[in-house]
Amino acid sequence: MEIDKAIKESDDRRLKTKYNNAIYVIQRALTLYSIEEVAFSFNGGKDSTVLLHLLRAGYFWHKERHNCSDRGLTSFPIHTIYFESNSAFPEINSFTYDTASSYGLQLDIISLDFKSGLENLLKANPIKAIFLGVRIGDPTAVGQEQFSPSSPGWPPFMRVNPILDWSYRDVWAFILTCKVQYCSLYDQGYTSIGSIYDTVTNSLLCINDSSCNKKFKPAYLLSDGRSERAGRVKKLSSSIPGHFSVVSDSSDSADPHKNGMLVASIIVVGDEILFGTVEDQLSTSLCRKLFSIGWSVSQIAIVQNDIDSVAEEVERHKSTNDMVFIYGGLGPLHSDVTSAGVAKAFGVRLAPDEEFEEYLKHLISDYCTGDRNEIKCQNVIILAATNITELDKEWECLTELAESYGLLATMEPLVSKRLKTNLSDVEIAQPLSKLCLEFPDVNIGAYRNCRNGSLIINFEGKLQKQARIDLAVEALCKMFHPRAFTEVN
Ligand SMILES: Cc1cc2nc3c(=O)[nH]c(=O)nc-3n(C[C@H](O)[C@H](O)[C@H](O)COP(=O)(O)O)c2cc1C
Ligand SMILES: Nc1ncnc2c1ncn2[C@@H]1O[C@H](COP(=O)(O)OP(=O)(O)OP(=O)(O)O)[C@@H](O)[C@H]1O
Ligand SMILES: [Mg+2]
Repeated sequence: MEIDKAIKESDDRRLKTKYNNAIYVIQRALTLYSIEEVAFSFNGGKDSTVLLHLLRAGYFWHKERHNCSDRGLTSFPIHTIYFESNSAFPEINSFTYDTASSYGLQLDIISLDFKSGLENLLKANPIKAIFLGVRIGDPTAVGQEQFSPSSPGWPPFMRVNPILDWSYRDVWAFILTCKVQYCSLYDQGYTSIGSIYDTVTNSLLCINDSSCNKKFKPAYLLSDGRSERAGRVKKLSSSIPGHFSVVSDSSDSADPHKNGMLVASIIVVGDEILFGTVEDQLSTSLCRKLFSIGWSVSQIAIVQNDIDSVAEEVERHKSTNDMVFIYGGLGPLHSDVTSAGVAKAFGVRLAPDEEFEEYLKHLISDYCTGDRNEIKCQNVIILAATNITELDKEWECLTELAESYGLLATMEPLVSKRLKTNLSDVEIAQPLSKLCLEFPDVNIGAYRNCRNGSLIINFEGKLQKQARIDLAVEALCKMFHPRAFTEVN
């Protein structure tokens, strides 16, 4: 078995583990179901290409173990189904047909939609289980395990997902290590392939050459697999046929720009803070950092070390804020439940993302404590920092990450001006209210450091609002005598 040999000779330990696990799942399936009862859903995509070779290897080992008569690998006996559609890329079609003939696949071409096609397939064949190249990062993988019955409303069969826990990098490590052929689109800027109507090239692979021609690096050079679906597009609006906007799958949340500002919230987890034995210092520092990049913070919540409390709080925050930061509750005890609480809020199971961890290790190298780093689940970021110094370092990493995603362009710093006054509340209340009405685009607030101390009036807004802030300050000063206010830093 060439594939098996290539993996055994490779020194990629992680790939070996993924390979062995996938082969184990395939062998379990081939033990549970007869060869007539299984099918392979193949569409020429990279994931199903990997699965084809794993199935060939798995079937080979299965035959070896059960002393089956050798039919030779040119006859791959697993019923293979391809849902053909007019909206498929021609390259995908031709790769699928070429591969089918190279490996002797019994290709059943279905020209119906998935559900009706599967219904007919199950009526005409004794099929009970279908192998799919679904991976954990796919939107359709949510809630799936390696063996998952088809969803309610779908014809009844077992979905078998041998590469569910494989990452984008694992898929390419396999393809390159085993030197198997893959569809040419993956050398032309595509990283995940749907239909011609919803798939464009992934701009993260684009290299602009001197003649302004667009050139692309091959898909295996995409540095961060989490952007695999960046070339999957969504219809902007049904009223503009043919127009698409590129959106990531996780960006379906509510309006991200409230008053032109991005809004974050902070959840602190820890019984110790609620007992009063430990003081939370991180939230103030985090607010300051967010403020410095132009974000506003909507709220800070402190919750108990309890999965449901964390999950409920995350659920409340994630839909109303652009970003939610959560920390605390990450220790070694059973009571440290932050990650489990976040997973529960998203209805997903906890699965370690070794690739992301490696990437972070690479970014933070010396500062890496080894076992725990920040984890992101859609718009919720779990921070591992336990003190201000660690938070500073983690923040540096996060901004580096944001920069690599081109997000820093949206990070516009806020500016502020503060005036100190000994005017009484009675004197200043009305003029300040009037000022707020005149300058709705500037955040105006007031506070005291002690009950009898001076009043500090704070004016803040985006950098582009500097002139408006100055105008508001000037307007307030004009309402009183010249020395009523002094500016403070
Ligand atoms: C063989 C097969 C079985 C499927 N079974 C289910 C299912 O049980 N439940 C479901 O919601 N979708 C099912 N689907 C649809 C897929 O989840 C998904 O919509 C499809 O593969 C398109 O994925 P894409 O958007 O990444 O291109 C199935 C698809 C295939 C090919
Ligand atoms: N038209 C289809 N015909 C048969 N199987 C399909 C079809 N579309 C999807 N599948 C099944 O669903 C799996 C997941 O599809 P998905 O698009 O995520 O992966 P892929 O096509 O293999 O790779 P890529 O993510 O690069 O597009 C496929 O591996 C295949 O098993
Ligand atoms: Mg695909």
